[in-house]
Order: sequence, then C-alpha cells, then structure tokens
Amino acid sequence: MNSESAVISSNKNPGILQPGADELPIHEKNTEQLLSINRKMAMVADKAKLSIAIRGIFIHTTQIKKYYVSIFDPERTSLNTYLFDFGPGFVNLPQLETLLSVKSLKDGIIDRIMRSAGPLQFDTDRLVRSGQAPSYVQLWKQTGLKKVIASNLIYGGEPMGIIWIEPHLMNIKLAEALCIPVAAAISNILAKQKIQTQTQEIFNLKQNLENENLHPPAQMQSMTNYGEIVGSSESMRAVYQLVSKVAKTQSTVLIMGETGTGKELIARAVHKASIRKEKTMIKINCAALPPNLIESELFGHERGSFTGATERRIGKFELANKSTLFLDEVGELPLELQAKLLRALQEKEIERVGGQAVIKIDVRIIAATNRDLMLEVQKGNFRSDLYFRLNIFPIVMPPLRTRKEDIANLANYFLHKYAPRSLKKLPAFSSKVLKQLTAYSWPGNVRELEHLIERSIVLTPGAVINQINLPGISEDGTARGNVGSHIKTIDEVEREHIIAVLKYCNGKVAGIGGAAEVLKIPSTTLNSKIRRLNIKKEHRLK
Ligand SMILES: Nc1ncnc2c1ncn2[C@@H]1O[C@H](COP(=O)(O)OP(=O)(O)OP(=O)(O)O)[C@@H](O)[C@H]1O
Repeated sequence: MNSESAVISSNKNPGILQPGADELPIHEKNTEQLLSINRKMAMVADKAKLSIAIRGIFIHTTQIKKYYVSIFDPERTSLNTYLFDFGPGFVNLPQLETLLSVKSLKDGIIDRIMRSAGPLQFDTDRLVRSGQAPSYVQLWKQTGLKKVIASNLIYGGEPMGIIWIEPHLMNIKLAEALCIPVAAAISNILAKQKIQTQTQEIFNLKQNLENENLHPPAQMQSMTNYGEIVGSSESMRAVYQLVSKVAKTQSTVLIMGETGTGKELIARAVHKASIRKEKTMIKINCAALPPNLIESELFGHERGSFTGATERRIGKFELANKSTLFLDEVGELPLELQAKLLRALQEKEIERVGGQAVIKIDVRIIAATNRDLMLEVQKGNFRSDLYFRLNIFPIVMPPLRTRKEDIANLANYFLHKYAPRSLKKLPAFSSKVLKQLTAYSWPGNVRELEHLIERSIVLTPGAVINQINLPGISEDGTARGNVGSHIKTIDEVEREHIIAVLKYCNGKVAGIGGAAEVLKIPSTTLNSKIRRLNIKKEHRLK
C-alpha cells in the first residue's frame, strides 16, 4: 500500500489523511532508535541544545528535513512558534517564526489536533485547494512542505503545544513516539527558564532593597530608618544625616533645641544605629532630681555612705557600661556635679559615693539641653571645659514653626497613634483644621501637637475633626496677632465656647439636643448671652 492510497478525504475535513494506511510496523530498529532518542533528549538542557538534538535525530535517524514546534500561551488562546528548522534555505527567514504562529485555535486544524488522541497527517495541496487553509498552511506550500504530521505535545497530562513534522519516510506511530521525549525536554527547558527568571527577579528585588537601604529616599528614611521619627523637611533631613554620620562612631553627641522638638527621640535613634544598640540606652534627667541625689544616681553609692543609704546602689554610669548614657537636660546640672561629670568623662572611670574603688567604665555619652549652653557658660552657670567636652558633635533640633511642611504628617501620625487607643474609628482632619495647625507657632513644638491631637480625638464625636482650639488662631486658620502675647478675657473664652457648642448643635439653641441643654443653662440665659456677646446667626452654623 503506498502513501497516496492512505489519503482518505471527506468534504468535512478536506486534506486530512486518516492514519493507518501508510504505517509500517514498529520493528526492532525503531525501538533502538527510540531508546537512543530518549537518551539524547534526557541530556538536553536548553533550547539551542534541543534544536541540535532534534536536528540530529530527525535528519540522521528519520531523514526528516523540516519540522517546527509551537507552544500554547499561558491562557491557551494562541500558539507561538518555539522552534523551527526548515533546512539551510530558510535559516535567514526569521519572519517564518511569526508567520507560523497561530492566533485563532478554532481554524479546523488546531482544534482537530487538540481533540485527537494521536497524530494527524495533513496534505498541504488538498487543504489549499479546499479554500479553507489558514495562512500558515499557505506557508507550508511556499516552503515545500507537501505533507505534515501534527502531534500534540503533552506533558504531565497537560497539552503544551504541537509539533509539526514533514513525514519523510516516517510512519505516524514513530512520530507519536518521538513526541513524548520532545515534550519532556521542552517542558524541562521551560521550567528551568521559569526558575531562572524567578531567581533573577528575587536577585533584582534583593539588590533594590540593598540599594534602598544604602540610599533611602528622604521620606522613607524619616519614616523607617529612624523608626517613629516623622518629618521629611529639609531641616529634619539634615538632622538624619548627622545622626547617620555620628551613630557608628564613639563620639559624644550634644543635642540642642527647644522643648518638645524630639531631642530624646534623636538620642534614641543615635543609640539604635550604633554598635551599642544591643544594650539598653540608660537615661538620666538631670533636672528631675535634687542635687544631693543626682550624684548617687549618676555614680551609685556604697551602703551607709549617707543617711538613708541602706543598700549599695549601682549608678547610671555603671548601668550604662558598654552602652549609651543619655544625660537629659544636662544644662540643669549643679556646678559641683559638673566637675565630677567632667572627671568621669575625661578619666573614663568613676567612684561610687562613699566608696574607695575606682571603677572603669566604657560609656558613650549623649547629652541634651534646651538651654543656650554657651550663654550659660558666659553667665558662669556652666563650666566651659565641660561644655567643650560635650559639644564634640552638636545636633540642633529645628523648632516645629520653622518646618511647617512636617505638621500635617505629624498630625496624621499622632491620629493613627491615638485613635485606636480610644477605641475610635480613625477620624480625619478637616482642611480648615489642617490650615489652623499649620498657622499656629507651636511654642511647645511636637509635644504640644501630640497632646493636642490626643485631646481632639477624645473630644471629637464624629468622623471628622473640624474643631480645634489653638491660642491666637482664628477660625479661618490665620494667625491672630502675636501668639502668646494676647491673654483672652472671660467673655472671649465664653463666646468661643458658645459658638463651638452652637455649631455642634447645628445652630439649635433651645429644646432637646439644643445648645442650652448641652451647656446645662436655661435657653433664655443662653439667648441673652448670645445677644450680649454679639454671636450672629452665621457664627452658629458649621
Ligand atoms: N519628629 C517626631 N516624630 C514623631 N514624634 C515626635 C517627633 N518629635 C517629637 N516627637 C514626640 O514628641 C514628644 C516630645 O519629644 P522628646 O521628648 O523627644 O522631645 P525633647 O526635645 O526631648 O523634649 P524636652 O526638651 O522637653 O525633654 C515625644 O512624645 C516624642 O515622641
């Protein structure tokens, strides 16, 4: 039976040759061939080697001259050419790859192959003559592919693609048998590629992360590297730079700035970024204790060294050994103790009160003050030698009024910090309030802002904070004269309070839910106050 007689064609499926008629029995030679093919395919590690292996097998073993492999896209809606070899005359035709790709799988050929349990053989001329041939079949004709065997490439039970072979001297069973190792090899290569891509992605992400840690953007640095410190203004960025410069050294740091500007936070940031970070930073507030107790607090005392010293006590210097000692409000230290502190810093050793032994200490000092220490030196309140000893690496904290761009971020940060504590849903600031916050001069700096936000969360009934009481700031958010220079009269305070309550009650004076009820005064009294304090209708509404 010759191959021509194998063509059984119907009007329904023109050009499809039914398998069976031109098959030769698989004899021993074929089995040998298959074993060798399997072995070769198992060694293949990449696409180039696969191409060489297939060519070797096809051309030398089965004399196939033309073949190509198409692979489904992940959604299985198109077939893309993965590999093709049409012989020496076609190597310089890269467009073949595109032309052989298939966009619609329901073209009467692909869908049929996908449904078929085994390979199918196609007759190019018949398909073209039928007038229904897709463009890639036209290409078969142009490239001299007279017949094509197409077989599903299945791996792990999943269709991967199709292999198209010019069946020179090949029976269809052998073609089918060939597809199994080819599918396995392609699947291995694709899996390896996927792992390589993922490994590269992970490597890139790690690289990005390392780069970010080395050169963090300003906002990230303010929010993450230094933990709970908020602020990305230029002056705060300058502070972060100083922190990162000094942290890794052993230098004494002197942090200066008004009260509430975050000096302690910065001291903690320096400690946390230093090599001493594993040990707790020890803090002493030099203003919080009477002078006679500070010495014992700093250096410790022996039992019986003074009245009330019933036990030996370890001082902060000893506690801070191998760590950091934060001397807060160092400007308040009495002169006599300044001399003892200076000695401890110079000699790196201390003596407990009432003790004889000299104790070696390895302590890093960070001091903070809201005083102008140079001025205190001039006034004779602070020893100049101690000042110079402490002022090795100064950091000056900017007051909040000079970095207004940080106010909204700080306010939101405190909102997130305190709203959950009062079991409230996170409220938002009205734009009027944000304007007021920005206009205010914040003499108590960040601490004042923090307390105000905490209070406002408690006092705000709704989801929006649209009322905030700031001295010297008018309703529209503009500054009213010099902050702090104006002391409010009782009438002013009363007027503001009544206006606030009227707004809260939507302008209602009397009755249930009216301002008089909230203020617990008769509505007649409230009305007379409204008249006397010149509160107009427009003041009462939000
Ligand atoms: N940049 C900031 N970001 C977030 N919170 C801040 C910031 N600055 C200050 N705070 C908060 O404000 C409060 C006061 O800060 P801190 O105690 O560090 O100020 P200080 O300058 O040491 O004050 P004082 O001189 O009165 O001791 C603290 O609750 C602190 O957490």
